[in-house]
Amino acid sequence: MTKIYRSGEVDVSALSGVDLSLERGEIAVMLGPSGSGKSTLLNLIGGLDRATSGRIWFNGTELTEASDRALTRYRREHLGFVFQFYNLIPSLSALENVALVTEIAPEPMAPDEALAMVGLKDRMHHFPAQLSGGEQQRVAIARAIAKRPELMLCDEPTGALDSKTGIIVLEALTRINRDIGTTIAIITHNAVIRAVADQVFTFKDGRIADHQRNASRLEVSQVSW
Ligand SMILES: Nc1ncnc2c1ncn2[C@@H]1O[C@H](COP(=O)(O)OP(=O)(O)OP(=O)(O)O)[C@@H](O)[C@H]1O
Repeated sequence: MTKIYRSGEVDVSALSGVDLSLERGEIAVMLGPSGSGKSTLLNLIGGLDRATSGRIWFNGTELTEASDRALTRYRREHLGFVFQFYNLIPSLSALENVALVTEIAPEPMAPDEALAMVGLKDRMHHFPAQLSGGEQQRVAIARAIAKRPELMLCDEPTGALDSKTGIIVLEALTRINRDIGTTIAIITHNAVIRAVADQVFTFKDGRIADHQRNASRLEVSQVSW
């Protein structure tokens, strides 16, 4: 994949010939300095933006040929997104925030089941302002998993959290991978997270500077933070 952003006279080369494969049921971690192209990559895989050149497939369907309408359906039916900031609706409870998504998904979990998976069943009637940052991020994760996505794309999910809270959020993500087999891609600046991944991609200047496959994965509790 190549992605060039054109703004006025200036061309910014965000990705320059990146070639990778995410395997079903795996966890992939994307590392690299600010501006190295990680978010651009996730946006292309997530059908939120279009590659300048190159081809992308999801389960054998070519996304780079899909219409906008087909990309919307792809995002809705197959993907869950988690961002650094939780994007919860402040006037809705945790349960209602999750239910917003389950109402438009084909075979969703019950919203309270999704909240139970991230350890927040007893907080489901609380509003975002009554929850800590880590709890709000877990609501955002529950919202993403409630539609049983095949792939979760997480852009710095622990970026706004202290390390202890980040660990709890990471545990929620790895539990979902283990329990329902969701493939997960995580962008992070925290290099120790690499130990919980199957594949680790390190980006530099819009390219993959390093790619490693871990022979075995550590549990979040086994990582020294
Ligand atoms: N919409 C855009 N228009 C113009 N340039 C962009 C746009 N989005 C990203 N870029 C540029 O593309 C390059 C890659 O950005 P990207 O956000 O993918 O990096 P990143 O590795 O995710 O960085 P960070 O860790 O800071 O989030 C940067 O030089 C950035 O300024």
